[in-house]
Amino acid sequence: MTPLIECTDVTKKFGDFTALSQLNLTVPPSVVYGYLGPNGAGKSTTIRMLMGLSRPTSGRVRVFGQDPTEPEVRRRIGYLPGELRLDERLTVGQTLTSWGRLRGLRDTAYRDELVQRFGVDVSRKVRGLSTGNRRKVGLVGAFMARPELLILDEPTNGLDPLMQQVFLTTVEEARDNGQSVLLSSHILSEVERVANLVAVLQDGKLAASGPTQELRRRAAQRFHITFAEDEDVPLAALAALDGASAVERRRPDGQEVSLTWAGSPDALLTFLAGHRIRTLTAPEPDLEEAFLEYYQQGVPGSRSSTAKEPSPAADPVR
Ligand SMILES: Nc1ncnc2c1ncn2[C@@H]1O[C@H](COP(=O)(O)OP(=O)(O)OP(=O)(O)O)[C@@H](O)[C@H]1O
Repeated sequence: MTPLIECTDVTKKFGDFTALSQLNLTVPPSVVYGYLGPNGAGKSTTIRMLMGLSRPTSGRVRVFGQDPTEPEVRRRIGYLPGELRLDERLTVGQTLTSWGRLRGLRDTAYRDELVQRFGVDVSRKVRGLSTGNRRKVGLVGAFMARPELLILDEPTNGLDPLMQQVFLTTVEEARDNGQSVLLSSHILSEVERVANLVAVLQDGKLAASGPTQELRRRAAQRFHITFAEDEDVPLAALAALDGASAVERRRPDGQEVSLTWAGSPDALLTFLAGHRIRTLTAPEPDLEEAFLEYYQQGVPGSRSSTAKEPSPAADPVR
């Protein structure tokens, strides 16, 4: 089956600055694809190329197997730009009607349902709408024609938590209906619930990509270990283990240590078997924390393995 989106070795330069480097990305049908990265990573640059609004410096971008500058490709996509420009003179209703006309929208029942769901007031003038309300109008416009592909640049920007939930439910519905959604965000937890696939972009390069569950499994794991009262806490030895990072004693004289572990925990468990421990807990890895490793360190586990004693002046309970 032809992928809906295919980027092959895509590089985008602005003068001497490389905004995207050798990007490879494939979005199959009926998925939600989370396109993640911190500010300035290159997400909007990618999206603008997918919409045919800019061209790659090198490499190939295909949407529905075609060049995205083809007008026919554009018509098949529901697009929410990062910065939505609206005609300030129109009402919200007139705006949606004019978009609908452009798309040849006949069945307006779903549009009306979305208007209700997002709490959009169609009688209001666009001028004077808040950022969040503009975003909601843009979302109704993107979803209303049930396009095969939705490309949404930072869709949850400015939405309150309730509207974020409404948005995520609408995304899930679209996927269940066989549509695909590519959505960019710099907040992983927003995307995690709905995304089947995620890609993490950092400084214009893919730091990680794959099924969300798999990335979760690969994510660095935090462990909390409490050693027995009369056991010397082997802080330096723990920090020296290959895979350990951010090794911290929770209290200056306490027996509790926490650390981040990358990869299979076999070696950690073997090490701990030689010590007397009271408790070992491993909270569900927080993907956000794991991706921060990508953002900050490049690859999980690459963080330097130094042991940290808490400063005696610091609040001992963290
Ligand atoms: N037209 C342009 N000319 C020069 N540099 C640009 C241009 N567009 C983007 N850039 C630069 O390319 C980099 C990537 O920008 P981009 O907008 O794609 O990031 P982003 O991941 O979407 O970030 P954000 O979450 O802040 O929107 C940034 O350093 C930005 O300053």
